[in-house]
Amino acid sequence: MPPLLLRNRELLLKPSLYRQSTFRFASSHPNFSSSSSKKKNTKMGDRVPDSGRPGRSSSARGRGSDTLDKLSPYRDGCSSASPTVGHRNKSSASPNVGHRNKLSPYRDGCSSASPNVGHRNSSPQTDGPPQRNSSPERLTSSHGANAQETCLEPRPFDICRTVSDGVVRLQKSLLEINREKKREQSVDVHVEHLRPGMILLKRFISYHDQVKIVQICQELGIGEGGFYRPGYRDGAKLNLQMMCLGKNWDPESRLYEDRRLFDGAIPPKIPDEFKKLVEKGLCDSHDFLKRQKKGSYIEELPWMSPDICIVNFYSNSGKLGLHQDRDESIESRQKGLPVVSFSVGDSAWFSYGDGRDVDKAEKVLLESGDVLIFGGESRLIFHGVDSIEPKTAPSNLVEETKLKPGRLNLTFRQY
Ligand SMILES: O=C(O)CCC(=O)C(=O)O
Ligand SMILES: [Fe+2]
Repeated sequence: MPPLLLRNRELLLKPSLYRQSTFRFASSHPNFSSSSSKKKNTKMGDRVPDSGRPGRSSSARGRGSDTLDKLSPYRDGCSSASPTVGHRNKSSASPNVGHRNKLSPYRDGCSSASPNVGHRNSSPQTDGPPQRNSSPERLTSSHGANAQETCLEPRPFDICRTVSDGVVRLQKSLLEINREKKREQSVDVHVEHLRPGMILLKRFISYHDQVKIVQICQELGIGEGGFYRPGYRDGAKLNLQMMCLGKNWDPESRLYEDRRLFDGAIPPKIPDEFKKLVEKGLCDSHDFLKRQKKGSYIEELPWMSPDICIVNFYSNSGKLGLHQDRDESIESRQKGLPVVSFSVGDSAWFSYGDGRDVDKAEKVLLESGDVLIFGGESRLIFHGVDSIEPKTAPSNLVEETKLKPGRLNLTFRQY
């Protein structure tokens, strides 16, 4: 391990004096309050294998003020005249076509060229990688000696419900509607300083921006390079659906690459709107740290410009084992360039600590609209998602976007 990393790890072992230090952005009147969303050392349940996954101004302060209003064409190869989803999937000119059928061990579902007979029967909706077709299609494939197989081509994973899901929703009470309206309009961003280099911006992403995030991720997720259920080298599957933006992270090789190995898809670009929100989160965190006057804010939390975003969708049984995010470049890790994480949908219990010991990990509840940042000497903390709290997503968000039960998480990094 390089000496600097060792030093970081040693520093991580210092007791945190920072936990009670919170700060509220209420328009321009900051005040202090204590953390309420955190509990300690609850034992974690069964985990998926550790992934080893990597393991400016104060006027911008306050709630993310609907930064995502203007949707831009966010995918490579989209002409300015045709930013629509419909065009994105017309892949006749796509360089990916030739690669699409090279299946990886972690690809479930069928393809006409599929050599993976063993995986064929997994649920296409939950396990399959995205395909170009939006509806399932019967395919006949030949696997080995005279084996003739017919199966359904997996549909791309859609984080939102379709009408045919047939979910009947009950009428909301007036009280519920008013509470939600209040929540939507709230500008009560609240900052928690969890430990050196680790900041939680509660309720940072406005309701409007949360809706946009879901909509954009839904569109990207059903297109080329969209959601699939990844697995590790040993064949174990992650308990989530994943899509990468900017660069592809491969859990098997633990490398970042320009194309996805199993289907050759080029990851969509990170939408500029997402980058703006990341920038704003870092600015507001710096403003907070400046007010603390505990040392150099830029040393505690270095600046970063994301070129990678890993989008995870956890169903209610989803989880992610304790791991470090350390597959980014050595420079990025040594400089402590932060990971910035957005949470949307159902809440999650997030664990973090200095080692792999789940019992010693701290726990914090990440709710819809929260932004968690860990950089500097916290860059290499062990962290993971213990559990998802069902039915905790804002019901107006679920209603408006048709987001499926579960949690959307976006982690931004600089390679
Ligand atoms: O879902 C989360 O909050 C954490 C995700 C994460 O750690 C990762 O994608 O590396
Ligand atoms: Fe991570």
